[in-house]
Amino acid sequence: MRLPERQLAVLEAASATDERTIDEIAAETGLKPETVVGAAFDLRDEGLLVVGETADETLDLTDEGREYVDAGLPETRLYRAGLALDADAEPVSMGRVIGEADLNGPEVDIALSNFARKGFGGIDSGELSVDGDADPDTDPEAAALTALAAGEAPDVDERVIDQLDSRGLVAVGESVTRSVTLTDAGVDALMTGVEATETVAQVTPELLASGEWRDVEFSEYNVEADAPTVSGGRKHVLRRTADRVKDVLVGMGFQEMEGPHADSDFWINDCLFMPQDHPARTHWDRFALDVPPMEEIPDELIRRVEAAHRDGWGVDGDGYHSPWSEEFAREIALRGHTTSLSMRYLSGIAGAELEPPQRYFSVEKVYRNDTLDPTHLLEFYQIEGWVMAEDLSVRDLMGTFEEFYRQFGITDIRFKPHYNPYTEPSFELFGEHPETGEEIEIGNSGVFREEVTGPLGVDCDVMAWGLALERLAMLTTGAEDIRDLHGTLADIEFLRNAEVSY
Ligand SMILES: N[C@@H](Cc1ccccc1)C(=O)O
Repeated sequence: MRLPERQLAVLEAASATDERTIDEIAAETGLKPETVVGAAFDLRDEGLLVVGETADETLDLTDEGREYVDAGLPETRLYRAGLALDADAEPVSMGRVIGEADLNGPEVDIALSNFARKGFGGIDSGELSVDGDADPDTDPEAAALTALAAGEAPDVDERVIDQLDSRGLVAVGESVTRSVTLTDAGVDALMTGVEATETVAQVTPELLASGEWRDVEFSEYNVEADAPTVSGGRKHVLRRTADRVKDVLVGMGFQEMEGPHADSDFWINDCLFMPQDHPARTHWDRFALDVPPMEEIPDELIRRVEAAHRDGWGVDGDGYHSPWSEEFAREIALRGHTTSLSMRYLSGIAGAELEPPQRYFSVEKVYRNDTLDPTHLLEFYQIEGWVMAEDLSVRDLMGTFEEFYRQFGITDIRFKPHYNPYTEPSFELFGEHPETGEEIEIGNSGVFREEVTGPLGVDCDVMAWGLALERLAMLTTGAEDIRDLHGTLADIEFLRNAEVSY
């Protein structure tokens, strides 16, 4: 029998004992483990040996875990510092203990939560007391880290490992060990003698030129060999959705707007007839920036907007009669919506004075101090748009949305009457999530009030909207949690495979 050199080496090494691991054979033959695996599979196909697999859990320290092996767990350092300051006799101010323990940045929160969890003591009204009887020296989490650092298997409960895993201090993985055993045919082959043939893995110009290729034996491709998964680069789901949105809107005759992410409250809110004491304008919702106020706002425009707020504009209303401060209007914040861009364009300061009909849009980032949940992010993209024309009605608004969403295969948009200080009438838009069947809010819209258009010098109708790009992506990809799409919790697998359907 003839076998390629490598296979023969592996077969011989495997004959030494009943069962040998790939690593043992690799060490003995000097071949790379992946070469041994390849040869082993070839020999298996020839019926000369069998390949077995066992999976084992692996446990490794993370960088953070390794750091605490030397420095001590943050909660233990907090405990020791508390003890040093006599906090078992009388509570001590938290600031002092944290300083004494030399805890910085995220370590502080880590220390506090684990300190309480491990019963090291209590925290009350900014003061820390330690339980003198607690004993961090017997802490199984610390013991497990020390054992791992010494290359030993930790002798602790599975729950301790889970805890360390969820704290990010250890990484739990899996390693597969392959081993081989000769079959009877394999043993027979070795007994009757096997000769090595030289195999060639790659055709070279020399082999071709000399004609030698005719006589050599080529090694076979092993399509079962382990190989790393290669994921090609691809455009992010949101970017693809945004590009598609732009194409659709340009196709519907819209032009693109651009403008600053950090803008004055004047453009973000005052132009929109948002009263200065509106809850959305407080620090709860707004990311204020500590930078000098905006100087370059046309003075005449400021006076007109102020007049609308104080006394009203047009026939219907008579303003808010509440305080209005120019200083506040000039303050800078991250925009909570891109309607600030619509205001800039409608006022004419972003370009030429506009004559109807006009259509504008943007697909840009906005910032809100919201609470993160499956449908809310602190930063997201808004599809802003407006149409300026002589006579607009609610039908035009609904028709535009129906035409827009139809291009994404969404044909069941619902409208719900709504209130915005700047539009009348106003409508929220809802769409049905393809996976959960839930109605999710996808946008907000309306026809600008005279108090908005009047001061900007626009004397025809303007209908406008802000739609959430992420929500549209949820409807087109079936993503159930917006946090899968972007941000620190993004689901990379989902992003690699998701199809943007339309
Ligand atoms: N600015 C609104 C959207 C909107 C824009 C224009 C008109 C009406 C509504 C929002 O962020 O929800």
